[in-house]
Amino acid sequence: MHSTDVRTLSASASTKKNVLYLDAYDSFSNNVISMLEENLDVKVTVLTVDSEWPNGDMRGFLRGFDAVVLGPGPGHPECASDVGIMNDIWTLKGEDLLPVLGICLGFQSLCLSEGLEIKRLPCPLHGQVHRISVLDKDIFTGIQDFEVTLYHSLYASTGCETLATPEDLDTDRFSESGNLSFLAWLSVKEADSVYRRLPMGARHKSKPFWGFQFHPESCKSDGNACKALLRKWWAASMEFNRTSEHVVRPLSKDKLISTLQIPDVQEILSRILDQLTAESSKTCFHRSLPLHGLYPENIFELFNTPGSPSVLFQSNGRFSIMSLSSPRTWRLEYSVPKKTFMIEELGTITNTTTYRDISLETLWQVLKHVMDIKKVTLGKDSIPFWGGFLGYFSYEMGLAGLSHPKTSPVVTSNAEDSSFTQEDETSAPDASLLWVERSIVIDNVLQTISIQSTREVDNQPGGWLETIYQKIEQFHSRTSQVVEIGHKSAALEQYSLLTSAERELIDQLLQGSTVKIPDETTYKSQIAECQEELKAGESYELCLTGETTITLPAIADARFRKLRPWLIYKKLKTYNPAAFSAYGSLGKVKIASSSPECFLIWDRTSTLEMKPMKGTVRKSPGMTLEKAKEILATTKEMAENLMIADLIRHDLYGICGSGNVHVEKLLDVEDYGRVYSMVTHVKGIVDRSTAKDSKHDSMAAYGLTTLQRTLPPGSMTGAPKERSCMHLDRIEGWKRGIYSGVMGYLDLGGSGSFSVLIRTAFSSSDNEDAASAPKPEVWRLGAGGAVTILSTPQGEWDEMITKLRTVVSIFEPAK
Ligand SMILES: C=C(O[C@@H]1C=C(C(=O)O)C=C[C@H]1O)C(=O)O
Ligand SMILES: NC(=O)CC[C@H](N)C(=O)O
Repeated sequence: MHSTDVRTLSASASTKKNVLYLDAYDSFSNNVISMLEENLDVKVTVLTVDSEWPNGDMRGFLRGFDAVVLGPGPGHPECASDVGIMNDIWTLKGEDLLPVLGICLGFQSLCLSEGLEIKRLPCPLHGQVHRISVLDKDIFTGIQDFEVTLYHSLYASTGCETLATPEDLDTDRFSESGNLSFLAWLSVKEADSVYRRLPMGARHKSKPFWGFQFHPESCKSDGNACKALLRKWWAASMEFNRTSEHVVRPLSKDKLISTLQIPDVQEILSRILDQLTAESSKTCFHRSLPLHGLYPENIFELFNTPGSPSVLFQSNGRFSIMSLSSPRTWRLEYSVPKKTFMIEELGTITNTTTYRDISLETLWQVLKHVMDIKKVTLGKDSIPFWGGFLGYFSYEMGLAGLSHPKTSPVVTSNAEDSSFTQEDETSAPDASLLWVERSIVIDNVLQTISIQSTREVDNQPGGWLETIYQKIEQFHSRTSQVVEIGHKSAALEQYSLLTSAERELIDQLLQGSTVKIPDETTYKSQIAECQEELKAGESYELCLTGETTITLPAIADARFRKLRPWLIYKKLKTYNPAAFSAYGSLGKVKIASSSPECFLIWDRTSTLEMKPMKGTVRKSPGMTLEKAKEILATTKEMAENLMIADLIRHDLYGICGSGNVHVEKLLDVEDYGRVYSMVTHVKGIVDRSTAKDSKHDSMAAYGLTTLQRTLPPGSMTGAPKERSCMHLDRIEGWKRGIYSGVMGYLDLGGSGSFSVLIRTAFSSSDNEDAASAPKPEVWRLGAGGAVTILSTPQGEWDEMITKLRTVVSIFEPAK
């Protein structure tokens, strides 16, 4: 059992009515809460289903509320740990009775408590939109049949649900069972002349209990009908309270606020603030010049020696952001299994300090403090990065931040062997960030180069900014001189992304590499395992992935060994350009990424944006955007994306609060180079005036809190996120590491941008140990896709291979 942790989504306390929401760890809970707060004049208080009743006194606690909503969730209503304290609600009687609305799992729990059998559907309905038939009764009075989104594998059996003709469905012949009256139905055709009639809405005949099997909060449910229905439920509930003995006495606020443990971050913070970042000022000094057709990579090569700690990150197809070293450059790493926080100073002598037994919460607190205290207030407005951190967070970092990291009841069988706890020498750190005071940002749209530094001395006449400016100008004039004296093609060749000499070199350096892709039979059996969990109601969608390893030959010459990862990146960028191409060299980790997927972008004032991608079509010969749209307009593909769209809305509502999240684009098909993908675009606005923790009300802190609460990316897990992660961890049995994590920047001006690390290869082979002979270098890359109940083993295998091919082909020498 969890100790009581009560939270609220809306920040404003007032005379509003109070609703208690019992959260069964669904990834749509915040959507339900926002729907309640946006449409009824209520304030919602949340209690997770595995909580104890505050002070062990349910009756006393419930007296503080006008109504209770039991949310949706994974699992089965018969499983005590899935529904937890929902079960207690059905024991209420007499003056303790208060209005209750059960949604999906909550509805099934109501039906179960009234003696109905909960059965499995022959084919679960996840993310599917259907029109339900409603009776003109009770809270459905005056409401016409309407479309709703469904997310269920189980249903409440009325004992007479199989029918021969659909006509039977429209009668209200079967509208009662024991104490329940059924108010809405869905007929699903199962075979010729076999229809199943599923109850979609019910109310208790003598108690103020209602329930919906559908999800009124989904962005594809008929919003107007669902709002009208909700208001009718609320009116009926208030009428009940007016005439009943249930007296609401609002709880004192103090009782609700659990104490936040502030970890001891002082030692690490003073090291960072007093020493490592002491020379970074509040201004980002800059110089700009035109790009003149150069590639960002050409400029990166001018200032970064191969293998030195550096990052090049292209954000959203527009800005290429690169780190440049400075006298006080340093970087940090955090390891989840080891609980270590490492700081490495990168001056002339590398100096490393490791802090042990550091919690994940401490890492986030340190980052928020550093970003706040070192905030930069002046810089070139059009440039989204003025300095700060560049780097990544792993998938396991996200797993460790979930509510039940590895101790969830669903993974008791092999929790100890969970891949999440494994650690070996090829493991990459879970967070790796490079502190960047000096940077170059290229605006690929305006075709400008901005040289930037937060170090005041760099701005002096003849200082670093001028020196770099001149070097780029000289580089420009070298390029254009060659062009003028008539060797145009040679010049362009020299400064193209991958020169022919480099092409030859990388081919040589890749000779003899071996590739090990996932085993087809195993992968297909994993798809079947995923579908078993979907049928059991444990998940609505599982993003299954497999690992491919590429072993590259050992290279004796250190120069070439250090150059190879960069050439791999350049080759990847050449053949697979993507909106979030990225290169990273951070300690032993090298990353070459061609991610098309935006995870999270936030600006310096108030906007957070997420763009989950789901649904992929290969650009085979003859494939067009129009055809891809047709292919992706199927129930299967739209359901896949919709589930993640609703999950992302929930994630953003958790940060922005009710009324502040909007779907800008739903299920849009776009061109992503080698594939067409379906994307959804969700925006949230934060209201900084209501920040609960006034110490951290900056956009940087909001962005970091959003990362902290929304990792790992929902598009890489499935929904509900937490339960899906637990099953994937068991089924996949490998540590995803950097794949499925996120990469990007934390800007000292307040903004941030992170991509989802897909179509990405990385290596954490430590190859720089001078004492030992050079070893082969292992690169890892993952690929996968969302498994739903409508997936086929062959279809999913093909999709995984299509995605894998976009990156693995880079490692194959030309001949
Ligand atoms: C799992 C991958 O991609 C994820 C799954 C997608 C899908 O199921 O269509 C699309 C983009 C990503 O969110 C991958 O590329 O390896
Ligand atoms: N969305 C839900 O609440 C799902 C309830 C239950 N786990 C089912 O699959 O039927």
